[in-house]
Amino acid sequence: MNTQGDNCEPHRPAHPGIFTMREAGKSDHHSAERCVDFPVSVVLPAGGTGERTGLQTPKQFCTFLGRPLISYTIQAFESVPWIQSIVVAVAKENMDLMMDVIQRFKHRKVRVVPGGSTRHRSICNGVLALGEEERPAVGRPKVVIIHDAVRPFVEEDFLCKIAMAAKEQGAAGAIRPLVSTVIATTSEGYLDHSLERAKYRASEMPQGFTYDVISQAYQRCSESDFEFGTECLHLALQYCGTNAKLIEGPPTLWKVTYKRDLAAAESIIKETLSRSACVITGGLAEAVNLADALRKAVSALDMELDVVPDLMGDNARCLLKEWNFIQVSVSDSCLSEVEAILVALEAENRALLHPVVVIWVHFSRTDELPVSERAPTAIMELASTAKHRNILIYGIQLKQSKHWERSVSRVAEIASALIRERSPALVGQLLQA
Ligand SMILES: Nc1ccn([C@@H]2O[C@H](COP(=O)(O)OP(=O)(O)OP(=O)(O)O)[C@@H](O)[C@H]2O)c(=O)n1
Ligand SMILES: O=C(CO)[C@H](O)[C@H](O)COP(=O)(O)O
Repeated sequence: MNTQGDNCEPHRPAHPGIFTMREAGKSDHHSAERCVDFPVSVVLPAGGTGERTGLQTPKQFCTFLGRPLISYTIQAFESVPWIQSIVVAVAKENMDLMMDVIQRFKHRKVRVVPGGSTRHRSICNGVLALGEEERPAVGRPKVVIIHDAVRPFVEEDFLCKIAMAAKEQGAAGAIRPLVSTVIATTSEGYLDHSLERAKYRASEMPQGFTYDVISQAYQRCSESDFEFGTECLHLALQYCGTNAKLIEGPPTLWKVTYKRDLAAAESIIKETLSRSACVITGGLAEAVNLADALRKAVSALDMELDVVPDLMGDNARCLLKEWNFIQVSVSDSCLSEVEAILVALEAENRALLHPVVVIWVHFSRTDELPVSERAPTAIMELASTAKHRNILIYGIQLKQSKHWERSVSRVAEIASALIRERSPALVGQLLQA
């Protein structure tokens, strides 16, 4: 990430933008596909300057793990099959930056329109663009989902609920319980009155509207709404008489607003990428034993390992769902096994959206040299090349000894730390367990 800050919420994240539930193999995807059988498009307002972060770069373009925040949000929507198109409203001065993001991360469903001087004006531009869709395959949507570009953790299931409720009610929005009590102040800065917290909710995003409701609301609303308004649901109520259905969403819908939120978002993304790894053993008994011991050791670190002899046949599924690979090599084996993983990852274009970690664990018997003399240089060279392709290679050496259990748990701790941190600075290092 290109900024500093403290972490917050240790919440298990929602993850679109990280990987889809379908990829993870535990999708409710088909039921969502069945329930949303009408055209849905999305408007992402991304035209703000992010003044409250205090940074030069607008927060939607701040990068984590080499990828801007807005790309995570776009990916969250793009991976939902029933979403037909996404309009992103971007300030004119950031148009080129946005086009570059679309190209680099191969976003397919996105169209960019100019943002406005306020959030409502940016959203309005997006809604208008949906009415002027030129691509014949993409008709006017039945439902429009509006979502801040700076809320990257939104899941398909929740989008489905919003889209369905919007179709039925005309409008729907995410809410959360209030964290603090809301009070009204006098102009002199004294307490006027406080609201009964249990009666109120924080309005979050996403929100959904039928196209007719949201386009009419924007046609009818006043200059003052455009200038000072903060709530699309309110426009639907005031100008179309539509009472929105409110649905409680998960805490991860929170909006990146301050600098510390950028650090929190990065930590959520890293945490999500670090839940599991695939261990490749080559099938050798010693490597398999070590992999099994590692599997036990990392489970205490809240990580799961899938142990496979190779990445062929059925095992190739690991290439499609895993972000972390551990190659266990025994004795005199060299880095060719790691090279083979790189080739397979490249063939799948796996590292396009997130850096993939590959750890070479080299095990040597008591009577052998730890690794060949050339190994430290070889791994550094391989890692430097792979880094340009968004693959982070690290090495760990392990020697058979009477302290075997202690060494195995050291390997587990180092591997888990490397996977969680994904530090580009440590690539190519051959660490001792
Ligand atoms: N003229 C504007 C202002 C805001 N937004 C977008 O509305 C979302 C939520 O707004 P907010 O968090 O207030 O973003 P900023 O206005 O950028 O932040 P700040 O108020 O700190 O300047 C963001 O995705 C932001 O880019 C927009 O599209 N056009
Ligand atoms: O939650 C929202 C609407 O319900 C918006 O995200 C919020 O209004 C954005 O406002 P601001 O620009 O003041 O952060």
